[in-house]
Amino acid sequence: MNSSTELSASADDEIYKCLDLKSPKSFFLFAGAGSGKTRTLVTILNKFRTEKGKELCLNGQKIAVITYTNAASDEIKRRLEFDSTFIVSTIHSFSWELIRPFQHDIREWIRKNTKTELKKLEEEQRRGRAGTKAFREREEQIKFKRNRLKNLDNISRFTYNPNGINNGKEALNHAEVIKITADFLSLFPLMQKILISSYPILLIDESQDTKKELIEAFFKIQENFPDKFSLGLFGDTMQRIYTDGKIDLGDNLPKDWAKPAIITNYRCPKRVITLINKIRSDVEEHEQKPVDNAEDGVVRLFIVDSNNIPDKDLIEKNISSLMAEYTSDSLWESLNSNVKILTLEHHMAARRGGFFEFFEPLYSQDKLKTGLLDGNLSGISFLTQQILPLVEAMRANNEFAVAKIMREYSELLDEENLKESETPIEQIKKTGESVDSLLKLWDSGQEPSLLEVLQLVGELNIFPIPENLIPVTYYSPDEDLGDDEEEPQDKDEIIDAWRAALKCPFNQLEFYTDYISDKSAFGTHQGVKGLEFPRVMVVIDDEEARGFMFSYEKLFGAKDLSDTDIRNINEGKESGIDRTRRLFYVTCSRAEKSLAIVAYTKNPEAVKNHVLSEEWFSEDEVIDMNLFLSE
Ligand SMILES: Nc1ncnc2c1ncn2[C@@H]1O[C@H](COP(=O)(O)OP(=O)(O)OP(=O)(O)O)[C@@H](O)[C@H]1O
Repeated sequence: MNSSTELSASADDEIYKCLDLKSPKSFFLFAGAGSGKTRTLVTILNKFRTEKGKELCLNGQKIAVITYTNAASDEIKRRLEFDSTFIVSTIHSFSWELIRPFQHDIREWIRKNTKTELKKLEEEQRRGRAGTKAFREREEQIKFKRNRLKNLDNISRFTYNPNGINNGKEALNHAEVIKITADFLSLFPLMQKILISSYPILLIDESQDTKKELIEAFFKIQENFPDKFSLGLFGDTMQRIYTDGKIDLGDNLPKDWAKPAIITNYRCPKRVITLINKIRSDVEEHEQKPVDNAEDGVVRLFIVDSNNIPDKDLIEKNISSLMAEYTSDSLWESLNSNVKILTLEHHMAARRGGFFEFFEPLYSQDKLKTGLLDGNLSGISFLTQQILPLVEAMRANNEFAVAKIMREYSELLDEENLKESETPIEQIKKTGESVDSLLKLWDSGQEPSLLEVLQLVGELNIFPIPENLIPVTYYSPDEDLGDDEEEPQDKDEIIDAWRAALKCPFNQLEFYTDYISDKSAFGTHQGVKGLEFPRVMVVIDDEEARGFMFSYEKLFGAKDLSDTDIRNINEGKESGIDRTRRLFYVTCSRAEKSLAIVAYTKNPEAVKNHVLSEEWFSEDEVIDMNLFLSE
């Protein structure tokens, strides 16, 4: 056993001792990036299962583990061999399972909460200016809330889907489920007793980003029942990147809590560890050490002057070649397959990944954003699960796959239709001809638009077109749609967005599908939390990101702090710089071998001076790309 493994083993032991059913203890694990928090969690739980699982089971109890994403929950369940000693779920699923039996209390909570919100909105509306967008939106909200109150007593059961869209008058939304759970846990002693008697041990992964209302409720329960309930927090406060986590988590912990720490970083090479230690050192003391046999690793900062409207694709290509040279790792050359490219916003990945024309019109509609990113947007699954696989199978001449998709989704080969048909053989033949006609769109190397493909799919009856895409697929914007009642404003905007998106070349659908299923080379700074990659390129470009939550220009000293930043800093509150620093820590700490940071900036000199004076990089690690490009 080497010295670093011994250190993490002692944290494992300390945590394991807390999971004592007769004398439970709570704990907060202090551990930075790449320190194996998930491995620690799984190791101690597997040990618990072997040694004390039976006892827990005889008491009719389980250990609850809360994860940040469904993917993390599936991974942990798998590593615990789906053992029933544990209930592993996301905070939304866990909360819903706790509150769903209390239908009457949910109704009364909704009634009280809706009345309060309605009162606030009506007050704002009285003061608001008629005709503005905000006024119209409030009007809609008021109408919705009044209706909700009117219908409340007709609802027999509230419903909720933790993983999807919650429509319909019985449905609770995600934020409501969290608030209701936090309120019930804080206010109802019965609810607290149910929690601790069902789950005497509750462990939370990524606790820094777990909803603060709930974390606070769990803290309160732990305080009320210190000898009956163990709350265990895994996570890293430096990696808090969402706004709903508890800001001061880890500070002022109760005296009787255990505070184990892991200082080994098992993921990153030495140079990356010194960089992330430096980034972190401005905020807190937590210096990580590499494993004994860690590689040296390579880090470079490439500064690009964004005043000169740079050709970013070319620059990033050049940077990947330079990295291949600096690292002697030729895989850097194949930027789009062997390097993980992290952009701040999805539209930046869409532009670099070749699916911008499809993505941008839909992404600019607030109502479509979430569904577009998780692939559940109405119309999207039709494109990604029916159209794209059919086209791919056709183009690969895979008749078996074509037949499978057609049998599954096409009315032409629907078993009932075939049975009823007088000429089933003829119908199968016609189906084959339809598929061949569709394939002709790609004749002589052309790339049809997504709209052309959909129109032909509809004309040939290959698949039924989903209802929301019918107006987009069959009518051009100038066509008279008849004198039906006028559609609400937002509906037109959504149809227009789809119209614009479907004009893109078909292959953009492929690139988009790869992106949302995490198969592409691109990811966002926030989306790669918890992941790791051998070669990482972090693209920093505030101007292109168009966001307001993060400012790398300020973090890198290229832009002055605003009055609000200064006020926040003076008052000890969180500033945009703090948020950006943590995000920078997350992105840099994903690298297993080498790391390139590409900073587009309005003030290259200031960035260089700043990073050198902060000792984040040495002089020879900072590359002025403009000097390079003008050579
Ligand atoms: N004790 C260990 N010995 C060897 N390798 C380890 C050990 N613990 C973790 N690792 C490896 O180190 C890497 C980082 O582990 P993991 O992703 O669990 O860290 P983490 O603390 O969750 O990181 P982050 O917070 O940065 O996402 C993984 O590749 C993991 O397999």
